[in-house]
Amino acid sequence: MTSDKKQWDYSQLRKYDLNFEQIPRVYYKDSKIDELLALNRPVVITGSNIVKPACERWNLEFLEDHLGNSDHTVYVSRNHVFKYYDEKKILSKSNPKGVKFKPPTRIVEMKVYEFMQKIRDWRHGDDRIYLQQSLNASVGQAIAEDFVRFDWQYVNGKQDKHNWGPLTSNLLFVAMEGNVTPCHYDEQQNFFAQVYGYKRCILFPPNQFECLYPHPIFHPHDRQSMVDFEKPDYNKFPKFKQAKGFETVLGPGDVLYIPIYWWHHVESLLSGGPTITINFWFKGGPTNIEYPLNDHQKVSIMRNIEKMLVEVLQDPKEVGPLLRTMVLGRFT
Ligand SMILES: CCC[C@@H](CC(=O)O)C(=O)C(=O)O
Ligand SMILES: [Zn+2]
Repeated sequence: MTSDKKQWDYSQLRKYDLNFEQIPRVYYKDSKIDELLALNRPVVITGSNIVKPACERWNLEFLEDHLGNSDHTVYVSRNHVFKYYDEKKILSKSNPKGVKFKPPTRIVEMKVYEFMQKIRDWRHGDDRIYLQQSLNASVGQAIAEDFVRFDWQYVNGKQDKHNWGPLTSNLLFVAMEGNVTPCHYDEQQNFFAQVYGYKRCILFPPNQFECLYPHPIFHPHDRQSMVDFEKPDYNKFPKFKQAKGFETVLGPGDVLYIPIYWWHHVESLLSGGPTITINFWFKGGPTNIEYPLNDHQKVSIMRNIEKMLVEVLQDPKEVGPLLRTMVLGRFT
């Protein structure tokens, strides 16, 4: 569990031209947790036993010994950025509606000992790697035993109380220090549980959609921000200047609630060593329509309109002109 004494310093955080408020840290038994979950507001849940069995003994050696001998999904990047892309949206013979696109990372299936060896042998300038693998039946017995002993009563209690949908997956993340997952949103509720090492998370609410400029839906980088936080292009993305973020640094035992549709950027601290995280992704629950609609419902509506327009116009380049014709001077 994170002790009160800070185990990191600000020199380990990458510098961005952004201001941040702190995400509240609340003890897991405090009723404030449910107040924030009910409002779809982020909160760091502290002192819980959600992944305590993992915090007690998972490190890279333990994972090497017990993650099992099946292949694991590892992303490889020429730099420290691991920007997600949907392979199904890349132009191919089987997908003529796809987009011409050069993937920024490649996916390699490798055994856990290969992954760990590459981590140990890594030298400055080498490709970086990031293991991102669903925790499934292929894991070794020790991992399975720990997984069963997570505080599922607490997790399922929150899922039920806040009408989340079914748990879709628990992904295991093993990152190198300095790895970055750039800003994006997911259409799932997320308990993001830090097991080993320290991760900095920067979040933005769904209503900052216009400051974060997501790629078009048909693009492989759908749901990912087009803004490069390290070198923002303020000519192309002028409203990024107005983005107001929330941030926190997670240590072992901390669980960050990342609300559905909230933007998040995640980095393993510089010179902080490797990190291990487990997420709990839940489908969003049934949304009762109450007016005024909340922000993430509006994002969902925008997504549906964009999908329909691309479908019906066929040419994505016609979406902008049609929307401008429809809106300018009439709804603005
Ligand atoms: C592929 C997902 C990566 C993860 C962030 C990170 O730990 O690098 C995240 O974005 C999430 O759990 O939603
Ligand atoms: Zn995410």
